[in-house]
Amino acid sequence: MRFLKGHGTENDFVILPDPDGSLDLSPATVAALCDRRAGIGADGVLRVVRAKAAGDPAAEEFAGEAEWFMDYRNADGSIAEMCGNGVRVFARYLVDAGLAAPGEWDVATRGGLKRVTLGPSGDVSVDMGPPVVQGEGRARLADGEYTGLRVSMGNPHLACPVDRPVRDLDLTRAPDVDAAVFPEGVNVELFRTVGEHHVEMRVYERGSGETRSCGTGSVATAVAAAGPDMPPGRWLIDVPGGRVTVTLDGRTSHLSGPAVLVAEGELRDDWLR
Ligand SMILES: N[C@@H](CCC[C@H](N)C(=O)O)C(=O)O
Repeated sequence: MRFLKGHGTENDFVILPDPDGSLDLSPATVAALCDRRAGIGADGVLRVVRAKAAGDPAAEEFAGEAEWFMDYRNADGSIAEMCGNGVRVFARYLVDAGLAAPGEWDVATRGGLKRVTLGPSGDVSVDMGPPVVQGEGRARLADGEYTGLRVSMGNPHLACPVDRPVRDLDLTRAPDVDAAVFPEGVNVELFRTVGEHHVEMRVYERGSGETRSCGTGSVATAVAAAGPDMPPGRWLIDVPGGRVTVTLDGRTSHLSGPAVLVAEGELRDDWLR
């Protein structure tokens, strides 16, 4: 099986090209691939499959509008609706492989159609759609309880302001949340304002643990920092893996940043078995 490794601000992925939908990707295989000691190591897997061949109801719904479907899986093998950094790396792979042209086009995801914009190299931007503000929420972490804003980006987020440098937070333990409020689990972002329209953020992702960046989480953070009315503005989000930009325009949200392909190779059949 062919694979590539890529990342967007160090939110890293194993990319599995599967244009005709012939891979049977079990949660156990995803978890083994993402294992940082016994596998390739990643925060998640991006299966690159033609929408009409994906065998997923979300892909079928959009097969008339998008050629490609991003089948995103978390490191523990669970399925997520959307991945903002993932869709940018996914688009970079398609252009690099000659499977799509630089420019603007839609990618089908479980969270709906996402329009990516990219050149032959460099940063990738994506229209992430309108964030949906859902009110207040709370999470208990190893070093205390945090209150923030619940935001859906297709996937669930809780973005909490903090009043000390985010490097000082203890994210060694999964956030404890009320299952009645977050029945599907939640990605928890902690952010501190460091300048005008500028925050630093760390994230504990559902299904992957602490990661060095999260695209959907960056948009949720910009919304929480801007306030639930979401006044238009351009936000710099500093994450442990670098910097992304989020633009809120009153209608939708855009995420921009680097998307890097690192390596490619062949998985051994005996390891896969
Ligand atoms: N890192 C991603 C989000 C991946 C999915 C998330 N862990 C979930 O389960 O919702 C991003 O860049 O958005």
